Amino acid sequence: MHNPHTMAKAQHEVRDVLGESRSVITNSELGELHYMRMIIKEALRLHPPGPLIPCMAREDCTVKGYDIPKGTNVYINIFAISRDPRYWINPEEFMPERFENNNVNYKGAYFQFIPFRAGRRQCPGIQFSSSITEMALANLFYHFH
Ligand code: HEM
Repeated sequence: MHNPHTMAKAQHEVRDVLGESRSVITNSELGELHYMRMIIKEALRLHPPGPLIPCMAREDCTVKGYDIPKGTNVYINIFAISRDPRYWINPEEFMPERFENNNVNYKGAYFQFIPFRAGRRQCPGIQFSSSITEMALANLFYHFH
């Protein structure tokens, strides 16, 4: 709603792909909604629901030259990572198009974008939450202005 141009583009996409006069949109029809997926990524980048992830070092270790003794509390600052100008152009701007023509996704292989964390303790709800978000948003874009 803060980005009317983005909203209009997403509405066109969902209405083009799904046609006229539909009552409900189902999960199996979401695959073609590429722009909507970019919007979801961009929202997760700027507003990660879990911005700070607390962890504790299980053993003495060194990370980027910093000695971290066993038992130290450390935080993964997902919020800061996803707005880091070293990895993102105009990081404070809402720009879903930044995900166009690249493979950057939130499945844990791109460390600049980890709203669901990465590695062994990554969120097991990724697929579930993605489906629900896509379904809700597609229905809203389709039926409302
Ligand atoms: C947009 C939606 C969601 C986001 C951004 C998200 C993000 C995360 C993050 C960052 C973690 C790691 C937390 C940590 O290490 O302390 C996590 C863990 C977890 N999430 Fe999600 N989550 C989402 C939705 C869901 C849903 C829908 C479910 C279940 C249906 C779920 C279940 C879990 C569970 C069980 C863990 C703990 C995994 C573990 O510690 O091994 N999440 N989530």
